[in-house]
Amino acid sequence: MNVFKRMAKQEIEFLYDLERVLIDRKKDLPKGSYSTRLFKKGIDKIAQKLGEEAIETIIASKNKKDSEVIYESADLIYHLMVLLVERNIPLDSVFQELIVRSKK
Ligand SMILES: N=c1c2ncn([C@@H]3O[C@H](COP(=O)(O)OP(=O)(O)OP(=O)(O)O)[C@@H](O)[C@H]3O)c2ncn1[C@@H]1O[C@H](COP(=O)(O)O)[C@@H](O)[C@H]1O
Repeated sequence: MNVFKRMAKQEIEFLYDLERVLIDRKKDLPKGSYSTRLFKKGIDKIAQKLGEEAIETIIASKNKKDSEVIYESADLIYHLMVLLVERNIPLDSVFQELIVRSKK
């Protein structure tokens, strides 16, 4: 396995850690947590936030600064993760779908 593949593996691992944190937030609803706020508001608010972050990513992509695209993409991925957890859809299912597509 080359060094980039090893790094990518660590980063994917991080997404699974975030998924576990979000599942806990949804269950425990700790005070002071932004994710708690979203889970308490429910799917409409979560979907709305995902849409906003998608638009912000699109706007950032029109600018020259890569840092803005990276920042907005991170917001987008986080809100997508919250939406998946709200719907009880494991991250694994999304990766499996991508793997199936890669074999076509
Ligand atoms: N990765 C993230 C993450 N990315 C973005 N955000 C939040 O997403 C929000 C996006 O900013 P906006 O201005 O669009 O939203 P806002 O004005 O704060 O909120 P709204 O009133 O619009 O709903 C910010 O408040 C960010 O803090 C995140 N909040 C939490 N996480 C991770 O989620 C985990 C749990 O965090 P908590 O739930 O805060 O404990 C931790 O590992 C965090 O690192």
